[in-house]
Amino acid sequence: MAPRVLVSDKLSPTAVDIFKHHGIEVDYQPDLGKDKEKLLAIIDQYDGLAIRSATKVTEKLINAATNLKVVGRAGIGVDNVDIPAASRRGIIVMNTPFGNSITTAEHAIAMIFAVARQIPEANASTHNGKWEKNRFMGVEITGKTLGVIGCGNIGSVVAMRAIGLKMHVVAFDPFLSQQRAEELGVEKVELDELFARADFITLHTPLTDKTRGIINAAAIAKMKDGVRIINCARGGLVVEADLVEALKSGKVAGAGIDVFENEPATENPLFNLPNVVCTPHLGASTTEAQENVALQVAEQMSDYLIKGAVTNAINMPSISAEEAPRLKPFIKLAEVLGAFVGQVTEEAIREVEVVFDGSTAAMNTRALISAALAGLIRPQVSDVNMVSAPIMAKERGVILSEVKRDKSGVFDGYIKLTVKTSAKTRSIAGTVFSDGKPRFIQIKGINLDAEVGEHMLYTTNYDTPGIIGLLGTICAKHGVNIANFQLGRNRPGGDAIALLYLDAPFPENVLQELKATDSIISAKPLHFDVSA
Ligand SMILES: NC(=O)c1ccc[n+]([C@@H]2O[C@H](COP(=O)([O-])OP(=O)(O)OC[C@H]3O[C@@H](n4cnc5c(N)ncnc54)[C@H](O)[C@@H]3O)[C@@H](O)[C@H]2O)c1
Ligand SMILES: O=C(O)CC[C@@H](O)C(=O)O
Repeated sequence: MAPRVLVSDKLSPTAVDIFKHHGIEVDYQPDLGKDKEKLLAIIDQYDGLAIRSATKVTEKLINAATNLKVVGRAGIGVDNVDIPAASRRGIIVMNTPFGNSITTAEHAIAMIFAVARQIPEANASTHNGKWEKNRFMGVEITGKTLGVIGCGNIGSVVAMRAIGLKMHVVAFDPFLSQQRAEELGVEKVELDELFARADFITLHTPLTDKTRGIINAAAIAKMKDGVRIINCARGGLVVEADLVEALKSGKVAGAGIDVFENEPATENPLFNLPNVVCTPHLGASTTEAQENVALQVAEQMSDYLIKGAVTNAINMPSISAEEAPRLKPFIKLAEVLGAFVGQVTEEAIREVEVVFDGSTAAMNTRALISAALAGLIRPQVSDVNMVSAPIMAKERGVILSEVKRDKSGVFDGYIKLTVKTSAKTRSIAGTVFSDGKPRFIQIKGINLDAEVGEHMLYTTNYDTPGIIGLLGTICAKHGVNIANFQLGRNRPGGDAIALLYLDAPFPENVLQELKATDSIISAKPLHFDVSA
């Protein structure tokens, strides 16, 4: 059945065309994002949800979205999506990080001019037939200092445009390197210095616990008298009540505000103050940007739903459309390795080490580790997947390590998973053969070559004569056909294992019969998802 995508915010029709082109059934309901109850009632019908900022993807919505695999945000900020809730449910959240950067930067520059010359108020006054030439005395921006807080995609475009307009730019961004600052032609400064020097301040950070309220009364007190503040990033960055006070006192001479603490902002203390220019979150609203983000989000979501490629996901490592087909069998391998250990482990897992040997070391190891963790956790938590597994492992305090090394054996490459619990250390290695199917090649350090079947039986036993006969006889007695039988041992007479690939599940009630024999130490029926 074709995947189904719901578009619940106003996206360019290009998105709909792209989904259809990829054979995806698409339901375009641009106003649904505002109707929480209706959205909640129908969300379980969809594999994908494409949104802008009006749709709030809350934990409640996510819990109701029983089929949802991907949320695509046509834009940058994903603060309207509960990412931890989506991750716990294994739903990928993607955004389109660059599609509207230039447009938003241009809006910030437009705000700087609008505030410097009070253009909106002068416009309204002139339309009203008043010729208030003396009322609107502006300031030049040439030679003024612009303080850019957050110098990422948008902040750096703003900085470059401002330099072109002959402003001097100082930037505060803890992740801005000195080299990048020099390339951009900005002066990297600490926040207090920016506050002390800037004539205009423009915000371009995400809204995080660190940035929330970054412009508050204390910050404003450190600024120059007559400073002008622009916010085209996120509402919560500015404490609106503090800004209102500062505007009223004249400490702040003007503000350009595109984003608000509560949106849609139909009432706000900033409204109707002199020299406050407000726009209704229009930063990304140009034909070009909306075309870019709609196209990008629809391509990304289609690639994921159809090919398993992951681009610009917030909560999962990227897998390009080109690498997806080559990676897929190794993802399956990593999953079955995890599933093997997960099924034989009953104690809490403390440490997981994943070794990537030879060709596997050059692959997308983050994705492979996520798959191994998903396989490992699934016997305990059935709906875990590659998105939620790393989070669950972290929440459970599992210490994770990764080793990449050159080819060390006969195989071009293999993956070895070692899992430590309070009781013991278990390890298993596997590779993918030319038929694209996973093989177990080592268990507990014992070499073997076992195809992976849906139903298997794993035993540890003494290396004594008659094991094949014993297991064969018991399986035959209970009508279980053996498709493949692999034995291995560390040395003659030492530790031995057997792995049987069965046509049907090994009956649980026969386990006691097996364990009661003198030769079998432990026996565990295993199940693997071998679907492609
Ligand atoms: N108004 C709109 O319509 C609109 C459109 C697009 C983006 N946005 C918003 O603009 C903001 C910037 O987007 P972007 O694409 O440039 O993001 P980005 O991730 O490219 O850049 C953000 C920058 O902020 C920096 N940063 C993080 N924490 C910081 C802190 N405590 N102090 C200073 N800098 C910090 C980061 O290092 C990064 O360089 C986001 O909040 C985004 O949601 C708004
Ligand atoms: O979709 C929009 O109009 C706003 C987008 C913007 O806030 C973003 O974060 O990309």
